Amino acid sequence: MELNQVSFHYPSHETILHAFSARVAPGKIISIIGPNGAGKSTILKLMTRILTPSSGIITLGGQPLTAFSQKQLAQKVAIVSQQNPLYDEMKVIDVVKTGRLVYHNLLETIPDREVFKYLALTNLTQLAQRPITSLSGGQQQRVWLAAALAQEPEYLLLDEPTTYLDIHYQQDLMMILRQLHADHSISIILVLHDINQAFRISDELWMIKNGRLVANGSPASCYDQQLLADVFETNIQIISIPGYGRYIVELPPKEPNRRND
Ligand SMILES: Nc1ncnc2c1ncn2[C@@H]1O[C@H](COP(=O)(O)OP(=O)(O)OP(=O)(O)O)[C@@H](O)[C@H]1O
Repeated sequence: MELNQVSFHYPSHETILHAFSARVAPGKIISIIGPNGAGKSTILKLMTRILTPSSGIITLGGQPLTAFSQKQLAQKVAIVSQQNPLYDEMKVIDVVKTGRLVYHNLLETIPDREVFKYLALTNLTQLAQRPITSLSGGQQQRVWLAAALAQEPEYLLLDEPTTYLDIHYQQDLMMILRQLHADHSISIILVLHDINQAFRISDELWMIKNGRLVANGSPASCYDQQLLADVFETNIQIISIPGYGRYIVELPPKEPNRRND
């Protein structure tokens, strides 16, 4: 997928994304990082055609996104957003089946066995018959991931997928993503606020500020204290922990007369 000089603004609003160009090489894990309001979610919405560029073009396999029908596009690109629809009393298994609707016409005709592997992959088998509304925020997040996986996309877009997850399940999710990537060479594009997680899981980082790509490249090339401090407008230190590698630490402003230093 390629974004070529893509700009975006809402009608009668100022420009949110400025001539953004980047390429998602097949089978890569890419994280988009940057401060609140930088335009990260907007990029994901443009990549799934939820939004349309004001100028510039997005192509998939050389074809403009506009050349695909909604169903064709959904077979290639799936998104798990921050806001997901809530189907009141719908059972978890049926919500996951909604992802299969890109290959079927009716939910009722989709056999249960078609979604077993996605339930298992996201550790939801035991919860399959529960109404989705009875699940915790983190469990619901996994249901949306399972539904997106059921689309069997080539590109999986995840907007802050770890927000509701405890530390343990955050690590589980990262393992699921690595496994998907290794087994199916699926391309994964993540918006992550945890920059250490982004640096650890990604092949490539896109650093966004004020709707502009300020840096991109391998995590190794982005361990740049000054660059990170400029992007996030905060005091950043990069520390090394023997056996674990480098960690990015955001330091609060120095407190005068602080004890125990
Ligand atoms: N419907 C809308 N109408 C007008 N402006 C909008 C709308 N949705 C988002 N914006 C603005 O677009 C800009 C980019 O928003 P976006 O959600 O892409 O940022 P983000 O980098 O994902 O932020 P966050 O980290 O806070 O989720 C923000 O300034 C936001 O206020």
